Order: sequence, then C-alpha cells, then structure tokens
Amino acid sequence: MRKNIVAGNWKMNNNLSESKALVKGIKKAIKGKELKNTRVIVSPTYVNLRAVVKKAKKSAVEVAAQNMHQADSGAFTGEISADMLKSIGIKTVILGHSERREYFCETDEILTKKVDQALKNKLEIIFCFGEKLEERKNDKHFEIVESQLKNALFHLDAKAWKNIILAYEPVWAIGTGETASPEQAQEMHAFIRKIISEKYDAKVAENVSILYGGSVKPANAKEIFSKEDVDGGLIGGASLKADDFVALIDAI
Ligand SMILES: O=C(CO)COP(=O)(O)O
Repeated sequence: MRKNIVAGNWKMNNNLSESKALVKGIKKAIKGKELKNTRVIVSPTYVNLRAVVKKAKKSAVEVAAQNMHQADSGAFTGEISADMLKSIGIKTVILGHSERREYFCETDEILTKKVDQALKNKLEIIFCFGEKLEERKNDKHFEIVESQLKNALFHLDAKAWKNIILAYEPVWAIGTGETASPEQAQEMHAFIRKIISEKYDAKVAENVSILYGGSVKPANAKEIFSKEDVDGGLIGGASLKADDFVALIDAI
C-alpha cells in the first residue's frame, strides 16, 4: 500500500540555528502521535543537512536533500554528489523542482541523468514536475506533465519505481497563494496514475505516492489531501513554522 507523505521543502530558508530549532519543534510536536501510514520529511539546504539529520535522530522525521549533481565526483565547483549525501545519512533527494528547472536551467535531459545517478546510489527520489500558467491556460497541462514524466522517468524499469515519489507542483500555484482546487489536483493525479498504469501496470501506478505542491496551508490541506489520488503534499512556505507543518501532518 502506498504511503502518505508530508514533506517540507525549506528552499533557501533557515540558517543553522533556525534549522535546528525547526526540526526540534517538529520532532517534539509529533512525538507520541500516531502517524499511521504517514511519512514526515524535511528538506533543509545542503549546509544544514548534517545538523538536521543529527537532530532528527530517534524520531519519525526523515531528511531529504533539495538537489544533487548527476556526476560521481570531479571538477564541478559548488556542486554536491549522491555519495556525499549518502555519507551524511541522507536517503532521499528532491529532483526537478520547478525553481531548479527555471533558474538553474535543469532540462529533462539533465534530470534523466540525475534520476539515474540517484537510483544508482540507492537514493529515493521526490520527483517534481508541473505546468506553467500559460500552459494551463492553453489547455496543455496534461500534455506537459506527461512529457515531463516520460522524458525523465519512463526509461526506468518497474522495480525502480519503488524508489520514486512524485510531486505534482503546478508552477502557477507555487508561493503565489493560489492553490489548484482539490478537483484540479485530483484530476491531474488520476491522470498521472493512468499514464503510469498504461506504461507499466496497475500495481506500479497504485503503489506510487503522488504529492501535491503549491500553496498548501493548514486552511486548505484537509480538502486537498482528502482526494483519492492525493497522497500528501510537498510544502514550501507552510513548512517553515513547526505549528503550521504539524497542522498539515494532522490534516492527512
Ligand atoms: O514549491 C513548493 C514545494 O516544493 C511549494 O511552495 P509553497 O508551498 O510555498 O507554494
């Protein structure tokens, strides 16, 4: 059975002490909570990963990186490898976030390499994708999402999908306060499951967790998360305060 997941993408927020305080707050708030089938993940910036991994120890909080480079090692100033992440206890990496695609020129081709590199290193992937406003307005959203998935993930064999979490994040809903309606999210998530089922089989499609991301907050989470094919959220702004983030875990 697929898991529900509430994942906080802290982006370029929180210095060392703020990161430690935030994970401590989350850890304290969920201690003793019955999380049932729900995973809780936080994703601090690279420099604070190690400290957050340490703080999260002996708790249900898991820690993911926000990105990694596609090469094993070498002359790539400023970059971080899969092996480096693993060596500090990271098991999950976010790839393909729209901010990486937009501001750091990450193409489907680069993302395919990153996906392969992560899986080769036994890292689990939270793979992000989603259409831009213009594309939705022109009724191209299904086409765009299908091509993003096909281009970066459909070369994988069925077994590899055990290590894939999908995060549908319509670009027009990220940090804008505008969320996709629960119906729009459900419609897209059901479409994603359908194309995975067609490419692989119903089992692969049923087992993959598909998260929604884009202005999820305590006020709207319950309705979005209640949809059949929405298995939780990838949260930006509302993951930066322990109270808000824990309210989202409670909304699952
Ligand atoms: O980009 C996001 C998570 O990766 C969503 O960000 P917001 O929740 O701030 O809209």
